[in-house]
Amino acid sequence: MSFLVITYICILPLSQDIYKAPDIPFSFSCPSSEMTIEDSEHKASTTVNQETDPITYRFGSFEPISEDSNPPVSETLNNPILNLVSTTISSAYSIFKAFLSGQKSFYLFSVAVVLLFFSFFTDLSLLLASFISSKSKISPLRSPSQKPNMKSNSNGFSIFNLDRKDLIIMTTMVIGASTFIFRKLILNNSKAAENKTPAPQPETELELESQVESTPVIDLDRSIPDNMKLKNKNIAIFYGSQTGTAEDLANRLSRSLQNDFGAFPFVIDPEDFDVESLSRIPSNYHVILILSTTGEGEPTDNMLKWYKKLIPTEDHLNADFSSLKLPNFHVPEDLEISSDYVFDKDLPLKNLHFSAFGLGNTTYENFNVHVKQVSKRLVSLGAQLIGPLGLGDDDDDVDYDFSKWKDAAAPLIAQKIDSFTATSSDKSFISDWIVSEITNTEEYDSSKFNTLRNSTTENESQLQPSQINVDNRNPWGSVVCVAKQLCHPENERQTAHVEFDISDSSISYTTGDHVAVWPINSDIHVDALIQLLNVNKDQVVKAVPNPESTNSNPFQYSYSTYEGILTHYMDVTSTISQDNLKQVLLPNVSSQPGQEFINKLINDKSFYTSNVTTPTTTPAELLQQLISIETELNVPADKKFVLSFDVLLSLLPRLSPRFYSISSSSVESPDSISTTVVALQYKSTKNQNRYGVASNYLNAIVDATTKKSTITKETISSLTKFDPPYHTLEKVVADSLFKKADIRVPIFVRKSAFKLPSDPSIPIVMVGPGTGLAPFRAFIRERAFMINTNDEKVGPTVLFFGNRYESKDYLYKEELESTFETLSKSSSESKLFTAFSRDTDQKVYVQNRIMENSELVYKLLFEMNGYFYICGDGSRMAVDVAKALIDVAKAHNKSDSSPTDLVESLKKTGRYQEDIWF
Ligand SMILES: Cc1cc2nc3c(=O)[nH]c(=O)nc-3n(C[C@H](O)[C@H](O)[C@H](O)COP(=O)(O)O)c2cc1C
Repeated sequence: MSFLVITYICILPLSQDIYKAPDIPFSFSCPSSEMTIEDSEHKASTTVNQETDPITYRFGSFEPISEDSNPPVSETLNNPILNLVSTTISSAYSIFKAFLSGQKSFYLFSVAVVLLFFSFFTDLSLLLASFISSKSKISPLRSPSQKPNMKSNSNGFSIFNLDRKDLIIMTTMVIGASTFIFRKLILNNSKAAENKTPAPQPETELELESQVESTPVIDLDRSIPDNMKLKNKNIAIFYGSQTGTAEDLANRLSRSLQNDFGAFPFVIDPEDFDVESLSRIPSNYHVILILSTTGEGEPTDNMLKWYKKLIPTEDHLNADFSSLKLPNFHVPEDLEISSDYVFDKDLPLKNLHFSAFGLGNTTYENFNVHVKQVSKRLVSLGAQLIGPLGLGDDDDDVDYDFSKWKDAAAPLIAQKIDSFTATSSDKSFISDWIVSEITNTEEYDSSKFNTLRNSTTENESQLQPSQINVDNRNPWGSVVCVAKQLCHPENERQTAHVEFDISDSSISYTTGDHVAVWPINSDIHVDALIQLLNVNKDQVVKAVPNPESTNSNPFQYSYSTYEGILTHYMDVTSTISQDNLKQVLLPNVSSQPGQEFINKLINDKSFYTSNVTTPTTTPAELLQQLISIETELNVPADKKFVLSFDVLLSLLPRLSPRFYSISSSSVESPDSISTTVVALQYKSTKNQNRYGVASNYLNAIVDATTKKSTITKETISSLTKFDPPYHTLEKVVADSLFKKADIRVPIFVRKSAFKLPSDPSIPIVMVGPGTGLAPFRAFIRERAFMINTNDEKVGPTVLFFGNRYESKDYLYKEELESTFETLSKSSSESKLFTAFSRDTDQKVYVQNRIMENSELVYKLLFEMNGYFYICGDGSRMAVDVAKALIDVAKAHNKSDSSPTDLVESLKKTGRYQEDIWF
């Protein structure tokens, strides 16, 4: 009895600290001293220490590995009461463990707690009864010598001679055991009820994953050599791409290797293949990596899994490869690809031959580190790098860097795979898509039109929205719940505040993250191409990947319309590359003047630059130039260039998402994500208007929703094009207005390392002019929310914001000022400083305001160990602000360190964070 009481008292306090692992011993087999698991509900990473939290988790699950993970129960517990006690403990523990594994299955835990309380108080009352009955010589408990019989006992509570306490304990036990057995079902339901089922999200933090598999299981669909063999390919080109550039280069390289060298390449996404299968690639095959660096020297989302397996440490840029755990490389027993294959377990990639080109930007501190690290790691595992390691610089001319690298590497690659140089007759054009017009409308499912999701809708239709996985390949069509203009209508640049509802999706985010937004193209560009194609834009077409093509697939669904494909999937504004002019357009131009024009663009760099790059000539404009030349020079009709849809699809890269800093706080607004986006527009060197695709789309949504109530079907056609004339209102409101649906925009969240200090009392200094304000709006709202709701002690919070005119583009003016009123209640040093550059004769910028308030900045950063944040333009603003900070240190330095060292120490300790763009 007292054991029961003690047990209950021991178990109950656990409920007050629900995130602590139980102190009950488990089997443990984590190979490293620390492993990181992801809190699947909050997406925050939690470090589990081997010594303190000895639990082994299976990959992707929160179940301890041990089959029998109940606490050990002694074999000698034959006494029925003790058995009941032990079973009760294990049931209680099972419930508790199910609770832990489900994160917040509050209902489940409540059941356990109520039952335990009930049981505990019953015990107490029985004790009391025992005490009373001892007076009258009647024991409420059976004596050990009593034999169970089938009749009712004296108090009538049990047919097995059990008393009321036994019944309660047994009920607890049965409920506990059933809960444990059916825990998955229960947890799934409770998560669905919470409307937030955690679905796998793209992981962007470099967390160390534990690798518990001991024998590699080869999944042939995900094995690189098996796919190469099956598809008759000898070069696998992988791309690590965040915004599509690397993917485009990979496609261009592939065409060139096929056309110019007679090779058999194919372009593939590392996400679809297992890095462990690299060890089974024989030396007569070749691997090419085209990898961009993103974030602060990080891999792109689609390279993350490979990277975490190749370099499994958080300090990945300074990793000592010799001490790293190896991926579970496949052993090539069953592979009959090459007879000269020798497997060396110390150098598992000895047979692998690869080439690599990186995309980066020299203005970033970690220039091209991703491709450098991956290449070094592969070499450390025995792989051989063929040709130079190419390093493209986005700040200069990536295309030039790429073609220089290609000229050096491609012949070596061709030689290695025993390829031959193709003759001109081999250089035929192979389209990426086979397109056919569909007349029988019953053949297609219109619900699949214009969706960017890759997952099969059949499976997804069984799921709740909150259970559907969202990632970079499967964005979520979120409803726009708020859209408003932040600037004065007369301001030359419009800035939109657009909020996306994520309440019924599996998306979650933390303050400081980025959101990827898929725009739709303006019908100005789409219409121009439709005219060149000379087709009915609403014609339903079927586009299936050409099995002969070497390129990656831009979209999943085969049915759409001409307009649908060009609006939602293809990049119709970026300039056509010289590679594509050569590989795609030239083979389809038969007139001599046409060929001369294209050849000049291909071979004369300055002609290409002045005609295409500098004026940012759109594909439609360039194709129109070609047609005009042919018309002017009287090319006969049968020789004239006719644009076909499959040629066009092969010429254009796919439409990529744009990333924006999230301007809402996840603590304050977990169910919505907001963005703050300035509409990008400029004049080309040929004086044409140019508009940023996504930023103008989001601004058009604001305009559309503002005017929505006054738009009718009759008036919509009379509405002129949106000013700036980019997206038409028809396009944006059409769905919402006529199909009575909301405006939905495909999005997904990318985690970022740009984060507030976990302790809100730590001072922060933020510099965010223009839309660089976005993440800081989230930061200050979160801190003010903490004061308002929890009365938390929030430290000094300083923001430097700037724009052009106070009267026209002071973004979130009232909101910022009232938020700072709240912040200053907690700290009198919390201040908002503004700089409006065009309001005064002499221009004032944020760096001037920093210098004017240098004493405060110095105190918060260098005396109170605060955090410093910059967000916005990286090419000039971030550089000037960095210089200003050194000047601040110079002006007030009381320490022995130099001003530069002081700023460096901020960087080294993670207290200098940048979220910048170029
Ligand atoms: C948010 C962001 C972060 C970046 N971080 C780095 C970096 O740390 N180092 C680097 O060399 N380049 C960096 N870059 C530059 C990209 O690598 C470069 O723009 C590249 O062309 C993008 O290729 P993608 O379109 O295939 O993703 C960054 C670009 C962006 C947009």
